[in-house]
Amino acid sequence: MNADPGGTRTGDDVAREGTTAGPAPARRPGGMPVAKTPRPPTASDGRNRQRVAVVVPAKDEQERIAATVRSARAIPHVDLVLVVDDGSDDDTQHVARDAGAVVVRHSHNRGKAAAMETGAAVVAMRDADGRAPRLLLFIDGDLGDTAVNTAPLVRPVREGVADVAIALLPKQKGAGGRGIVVGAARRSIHRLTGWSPTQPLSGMRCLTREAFDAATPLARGWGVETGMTIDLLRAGYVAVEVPCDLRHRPSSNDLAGQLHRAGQYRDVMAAVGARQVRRVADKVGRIGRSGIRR
Ligand SMILES: O=c1ccn([C@@H]2O[C@H](COP(=O)(O)OP(=O)(O)O)[C@@H](O)[C@H]2O)c(=O)[nH]1
Ligand SMILES: O=C(O)[C@@H](COP(=O)(O)O)O[C@H]1O[C@H](CO)[C@@H](O)[C@H](O)[C@H]1O
Repeated sequence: MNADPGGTRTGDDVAREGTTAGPAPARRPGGMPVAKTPRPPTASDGRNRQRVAVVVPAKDEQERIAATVRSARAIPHVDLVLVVDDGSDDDTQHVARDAGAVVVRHSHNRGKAAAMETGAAVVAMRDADGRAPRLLLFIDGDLGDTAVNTAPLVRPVREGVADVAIALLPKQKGAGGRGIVVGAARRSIHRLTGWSPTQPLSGMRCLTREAFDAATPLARGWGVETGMTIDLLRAGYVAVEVPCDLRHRPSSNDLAGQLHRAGQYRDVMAAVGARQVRRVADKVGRIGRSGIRR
């Protein structure tokens, strides 16, 4: 297993690099990694015209979604902001539409991962024939005016340095976490891939369509980020963590915050458990196949 726990500078914005559980990623002469996703053909004038779709899974975000959508529309190369209203009880869908988003809605709440899958499917329907599929930039609905600060996630993916770029958030005022879920997710990712991400639960991530497809079906609910990182690295995709100056609504230490963390822990462990079982099954399958050949 290749363990390259990062530290490599891959550009001004890129802080830490995750590599694969298999062979080390290809590198350019300067030492920068090269994404596994093939580069899309450049336009006849040689310019990179690859577009980006922002996908926002949103449940009861009417207070912040308008600011988030307006801010996301200002990210360079973004030509589609899609809000997936995940069965909100409030007016999220109308507020988002009025702010300029394309909105689709789940008739009932299906969880963040399902909203992400719906969003990616709708973007695919709107990708133009004969043009490179849009990059997918997933962001949470509660970023408000800071959503535009996810822009640095686009560059490493658009330039072919990484297949997925994950936001590193600054410390959030009022956050009540003790690092329990974060630590469990980080250790699990490390065990299964050799990489130890700084913020394994960070939901703000830009990735290629190919990488997204390789990571589906997504792990359910709050396990989605942990499962996605494991699946991508094990399939040979390159991940980087990029500092982004974002503010979101952090969970505090109250009962709601602790219940949220309990749900996160449950979903992260379910995602990891499924991947551990898969790894064992793959190993057994490989041993079985080599036995038959002999
Ligand atoms: O069932 C759900 C729960 C949450 N979300 C959205 O997923 C994102 C992340 O949720 P939240 O901010 O509550 O979680 P955190 O990132 O603080 O753990 C937000 O845009 C939510 O509106 C969703 O689409 N469906
Ligand atoms: O709910 C929280 O406070 C933590 C999870 O709880 P722990 O800090 O692991 O006890 O998760 C949040 O904070 C992380 C950053 O530390 C973010 O990456 C997560 O998206 C956010 O849910």
